[in-house]
Amino acid sequence: MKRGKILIVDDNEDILFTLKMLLRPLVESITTTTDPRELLPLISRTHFNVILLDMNFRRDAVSGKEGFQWLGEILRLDAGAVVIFITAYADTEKAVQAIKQGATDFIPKPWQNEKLIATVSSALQLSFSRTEIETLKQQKEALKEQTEALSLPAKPTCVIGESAVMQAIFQTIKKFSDTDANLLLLGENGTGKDLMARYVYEQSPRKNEIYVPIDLGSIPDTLFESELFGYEKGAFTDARKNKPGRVEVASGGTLFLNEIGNLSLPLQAKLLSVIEQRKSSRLGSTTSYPVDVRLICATNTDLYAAIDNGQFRQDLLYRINTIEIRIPPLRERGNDLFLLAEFFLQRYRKKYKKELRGISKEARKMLQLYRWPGNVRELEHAIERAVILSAGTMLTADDFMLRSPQSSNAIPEKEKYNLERMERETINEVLRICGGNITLAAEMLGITRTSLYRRIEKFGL
Ligand SMILES: Nc1ncnc2c1ncn2[C@@H]1O[C@H](COP(=O)(O)OP(=O)(O)OP(=O)(O)O)[C@@H](O)[C@H]1O
Repeated sequence: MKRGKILIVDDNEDILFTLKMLLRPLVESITTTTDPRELLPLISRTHFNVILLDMNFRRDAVSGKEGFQWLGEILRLDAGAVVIFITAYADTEKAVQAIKQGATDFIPKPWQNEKLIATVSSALQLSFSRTEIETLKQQKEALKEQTEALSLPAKPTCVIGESAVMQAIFQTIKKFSDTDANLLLLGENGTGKDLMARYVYEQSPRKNEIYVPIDLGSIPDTLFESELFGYEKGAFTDARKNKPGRVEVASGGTLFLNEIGNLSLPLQAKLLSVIEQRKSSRLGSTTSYPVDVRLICATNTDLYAAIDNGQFRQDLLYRINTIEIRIPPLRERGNDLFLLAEFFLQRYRKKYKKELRGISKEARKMLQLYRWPGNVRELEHAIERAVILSAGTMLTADDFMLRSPQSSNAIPEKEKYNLERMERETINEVLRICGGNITLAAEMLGITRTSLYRRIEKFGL
């Protein structure tokens, strides 16, 4: 596959024509001009991998001064430009001087075709390597940002959960931990999808490679495409330099796409083709780069309903959900509520230097009855606030400022009366109230123990 763009600047039309014919098989495109004043506008719009530049433009000029001046201008605009000088007056002195000033190589006129092709080919390779280095630098930057954000030295991600549903999730993760299978995490806001994605990555064969998270919910629609796939200089008004996309930066590693439900249909089509063909290209370029990423996606939207409404592509869903895990809301995790509450209490007791021993019985009851629409995130904030407000040695019900039961009922209108959801939640709540006693719970629900067991299994409670 032909890659790269060449720009040739020479005042002789015949030379331009011959070079174009000779070099055409090597690259994706060749631009030519006889006027060196067009050089700068051209390179500020497009990234050329190699620039072939005549040394003398004015008739009878032999000093090469003009060439050196243009070389300086080019390098000022793009320090990584790969420039090869062409001149009819080949002498080693000028060649050495050109290279000292930043040119990559030197072609004397008349040239030998094979030699010319070899010189241009290795200049192209040099340009590709510089692009790769640029991508690696960006990867390093991304890693640095993450390291700082997490104030590493990083501890392994700790996902708390001893309930049967969470244990079943850990089992599933263990089963596919030595594969690269794409994973889809579903769950309400704050259930821990982000945390789980990182946990899965840390267990995966790619744990020593880069992890690139991208929150599609926080990027304006107009920037999705350039963020994900990158762009070449000149692809749009603000594209002043080449920029690799997150997909490219994540190559070799793991890409976490949070809020995948926010992706527009045209971008879903593009992502699908990237996954299927395992290659992508930056905006403004037809050159593709190989894509080797393990994809983890997450969303709180019901993708199946979105497919029915024509808002999400079914074929994309089947590509991203090789493994699908639904992270249950906190209210369905039984005693995990208290494990998490203790965990956050430890964290914030230390942070705010409070002599707190635990959570009072009455406060625990209140936490248990609350629906936690914001899930673990809401619990974490509630504990932090309570720690700050507390005056005694135990967190009391008064230290918590939970939302009223009405406002905590964050079930969307269309799901409110869904029988299956109501059944699952009722069973879950009764089990909690009965402290897991099946006989008592079956009695309260008015069903037999066997049918309660059947439902527990069905709902994974
Ligand atoms: N099982 C868990 N153990 C410990 N901490 C947890 C657990 N689940 C969630 N958290 C913490 O709760 C907070 C919210 O979790 P996270 O951001 O992963 O949720 P999310 O589902 O990705 O949310 P959103 O849908 O809003 O993106 C984070 O601070 C996370 O560390």
